[in-house]
Amino acid sequence: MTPLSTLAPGSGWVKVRASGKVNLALRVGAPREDGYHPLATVFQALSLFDDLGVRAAAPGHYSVRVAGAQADRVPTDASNLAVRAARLLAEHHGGAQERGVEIVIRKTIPVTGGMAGGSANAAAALVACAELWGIDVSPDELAGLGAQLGADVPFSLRGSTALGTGRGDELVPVLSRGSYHWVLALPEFELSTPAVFRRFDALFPGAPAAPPPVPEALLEGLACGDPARVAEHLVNDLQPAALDLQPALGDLLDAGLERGALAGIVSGSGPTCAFLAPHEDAAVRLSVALGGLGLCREVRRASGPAPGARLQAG
Ligand SMILES: C[C@@](CO)(OP(=O)(O)O)[C@H](O)COP(=O)(O)OP(=O)(O)OC[C@H]1O[C@@H](n2ccc(N)nc2=O)[C@H](O)[C@@H]1O
Ligand SMILES: Nc1ncnc2c1ncn2[C@@H]1O[C@H](COP(=O)(O)OP(=O)(O)O)[C@@H](O)[C@H]1O
Repeated sequence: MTPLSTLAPGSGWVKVRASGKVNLALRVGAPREDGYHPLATVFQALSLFDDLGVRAAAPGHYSVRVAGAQADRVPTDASNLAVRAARLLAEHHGGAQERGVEIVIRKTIPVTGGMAGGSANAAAALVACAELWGIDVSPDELAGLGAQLGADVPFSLRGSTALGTGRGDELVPVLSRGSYHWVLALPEFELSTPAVFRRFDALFPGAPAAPPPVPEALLEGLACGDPARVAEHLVNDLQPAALDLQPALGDLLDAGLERGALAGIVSGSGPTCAFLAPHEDAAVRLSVALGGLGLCREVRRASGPAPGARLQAG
């Protein structure tokens, strides 16, 4: 894979790394008037990273290059979330036509995978451009700008483990002890987030206005650092919708459970399936076993919680 150092060599570049995520609980209510669904969700950031570099460009010029296995699935025009993030920050600090930036992204977070890769890039671009342009921006202001770009962006800025309400963008930290070892199975096909929410609406026309609460026992399991307890209480209200759109996900989830996972869950709106293993050795064995089945494009391992978007040296 192309290293970021090839894409963003030498001095003059500011580099930021940001993590993907899994939703340990994703409870969903009926759609609001603005089309968004009220959520109660527990995010955990995972050690699956995208690296982003920025350097100054001529005023009014915003560009992005993307490298990585799925780079061709990421837009490189003004709709790229990192470009939108850079412009938004500039609009709030001096004007988009007064600043400019060249962005490079090395992606390893699956694209349209339910792991918030685009949100990670938006968060990274906010942090990187603030540093590049010498803008003193508070965490609250960054979160507010992030929420304008996508519901998951405030969490991508913050990382670790957090409870999200509202659209998933109103965050409070969650106490989490220990490390959790995940195996991520990446199917060949994609699932679009809006399409999965639409299928949720079709399947559950009587969904309550407020989302159901996240399981108290999940939060207790996290506080104790008990993967078995956490696994028992993983929940994703979007999973039936994802399975309805892609029934093959059912076979993948069964395969992981039969090969040593404590539990398996569709990550966010999918289609990535996330399996929680009891410890690292079990995760290694599970990833090898799942990889040999031919049920998915790729199998990866990651641990959580991981940090939010953060500056990298050099
Ligand atoms: C489902 C979740 C769970 O964490 O993650 P992913 O599976 O996308 O990673 C998120 O809610 C996705 O967040 P994000 O991908 O940032 O969403 P946005 O860009 O703001 O919204 C994309 C679309 O998803 C739907 N959407 C998103 C969030 C929400 N609370 N209600 C919604 O209905 C809307 O149709 C919206 O137009
Ligand atoms: N920098 C980016 N990286 C990934 N996807 C992006 C980016 N900018 C825009 N997108 C678009 O955002 C959508 C969601 O992608 P992504 O964030 O990877 O998945 P998900 O919402 O399932 O976590 C896709 O349609 C993708 O083309």
